[in-house]
Amino acid sequence: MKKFDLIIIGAGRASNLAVSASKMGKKVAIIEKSKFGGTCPNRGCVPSKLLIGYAHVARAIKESNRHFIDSTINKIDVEKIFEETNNYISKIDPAYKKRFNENVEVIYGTGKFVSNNIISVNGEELTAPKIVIATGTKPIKAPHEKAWTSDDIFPLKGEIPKSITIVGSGFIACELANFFSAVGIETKLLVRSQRILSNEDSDISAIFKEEFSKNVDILFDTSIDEIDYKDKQFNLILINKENQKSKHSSQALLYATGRQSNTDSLDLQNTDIQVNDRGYIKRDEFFETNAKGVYVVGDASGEHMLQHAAAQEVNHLGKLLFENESKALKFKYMPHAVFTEPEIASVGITEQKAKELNIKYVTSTTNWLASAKAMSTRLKYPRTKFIINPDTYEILGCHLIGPESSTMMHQILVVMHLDNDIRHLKEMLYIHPALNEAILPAAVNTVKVVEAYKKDK
Ligand SMILES: Cc1cc2nc3c(=O)[nH]c(=O)nc-3n(C[C@H](O)[C@H](O)[C@H](O)COP(=O)(O)OP(=O)(O)OC[C@H]3O[C@@H](n4cnc5c(N)ncnc54)[C@H](O)[C@@H]3O)c2cc1C
Ligand SMILES: NC(=O)c1ccc[n+]([C@@H]2O[C@H](COP(=O)([O-])OP(=O)(O)OC[C@H]3O[C@@H](n4cnc5c(N)ncnc54)[C@H](O)[C@@H]3O)[C@@H](O)[C@H]2O)c1
Repeated sequence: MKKFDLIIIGAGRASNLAVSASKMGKKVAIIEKSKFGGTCPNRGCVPSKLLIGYAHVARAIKESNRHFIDSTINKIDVEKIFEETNNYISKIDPAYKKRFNENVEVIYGTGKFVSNNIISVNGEELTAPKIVIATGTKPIKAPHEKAWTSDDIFPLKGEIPKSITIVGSGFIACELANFFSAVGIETKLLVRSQRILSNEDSDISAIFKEEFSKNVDILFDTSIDEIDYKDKQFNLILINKENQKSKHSSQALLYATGRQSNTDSLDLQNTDIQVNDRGYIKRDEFFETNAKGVYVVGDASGEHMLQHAAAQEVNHLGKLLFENESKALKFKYMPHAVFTEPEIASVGITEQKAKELNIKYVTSTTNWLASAKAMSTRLKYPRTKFIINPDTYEILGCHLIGPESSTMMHQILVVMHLDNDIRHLKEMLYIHPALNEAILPAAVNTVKVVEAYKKDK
């Protein structure tokens, strides 16, 4: 049996751990069943955001009338867009492997547990005192063999469809519907309820729904009743809440109805490792599973499902295992963004969550029109919503909708990271008239609301 200091199963973010441990002279085996780099650079965050860049330019041209500019798009070379994206993806696996030194054994194959500390891969057995599971997630399977999930478009093989139906209403469905519709592919988004991006604060998702519907053809309260695929086309029977049926056809059908754990590939029944009711691996605050010396990080734990969370966990686990770190990683906040048009960024709790938790809070929602840069976009919908603990001025949640929300949010994250008090955002100096200046009136209003609340008490 081959002996290592560390075995890593899944070479997404955990590739970084192989790099850092091997630099310290540790003997590492890293096992990957697909491509090194994992979901984010191969079929997730990065390629999907590369597509958003094209969508953004196309939309700016289409909407130039808002700035009294009459323009038309002569041609969008969608083939070139996918060629460039596929080209980017093709470089990831070799680039990741180049980062490893001679202490790392790179193994392509599916890692499976034989016992708590023995892994079998390609018929060979390996052991190490430390084993890290970083096996991420996979898309929930589409119900028709010809239908796609996001994995089928990164890289896109074969013909580019002229029309697409997308099922779902989460991050992936919205980001991809935004792209396909912007570049001129006839797109229909099917949402099974009235709500889209339903995990966002409901005030924000309501604005999103109104604005996004102007750009993307969406059918709410609608699902697919029957799927027939013939002559390179999906012929669908759709059904709505009133049980009314209608026909719809498109060349492609994409399901973005969520992701699921990859743990079924690990033979965990041979170990003491336990999974929760959604199939994700249970762990303690030091990332250790029920099997001593076996750790789980990133999406495989089912906790955050975001690249920046996986990256920090992997980094911290490296410190716990090979440096003298003894403290558990505690995320003070977990931000995310939806890279659509409109763009959303969010951190902390929503107002719905605050109600559910029955905690003391105040809110204020402010438009961005006090910023000249924001005004220059000629958009009226952008908003900042704060949810604050009125006793401490602590930011419990902040939700932005508007251009560059993901960038703007970092200013709030810095305050939350250092000394979480909304008054810093009121007192700090802003560059006039930068887009961030839109945060200033939002902070001023919020502090007023907090002070009025205190006075009333
Ligand atoms: C379309 C899309 C867009 C996204 N956009 C964003 C975004 O904008 N921002 C953001 O923060 N997050 C985004 N995410 C989420 C992000 O990609 C994940 O949170 C991140 O990749 C998690 O990293 P990980 O290392 O835990 O898992 P992964 O990157 O999924 O890596 C797990 C690896 O393990 C391998 N594996 C699984 N089982 C085995 C086994 N038994 N043996 C060997 N190998 C195995 C897999 O092949 C995979 O390579 C997006 C995801 C998708 C799908
Ligand atoms: N910008 C980002 O950070 C980003 C972008 C993409 C993905 N991600 C990550 O990837 C994960 C997966 O994204 P996702 O969009 O697939 O999942 P999701 O869980 O965010 O959304 C899935 C959506 O599909 C709907 N749905 C489920 N079953 C359905 C059905 N049978 N018919 C119709 N609708 C159905 C759900 O109501 C939900 O709205 C996210 O949790 C996120 O962490 C992040």
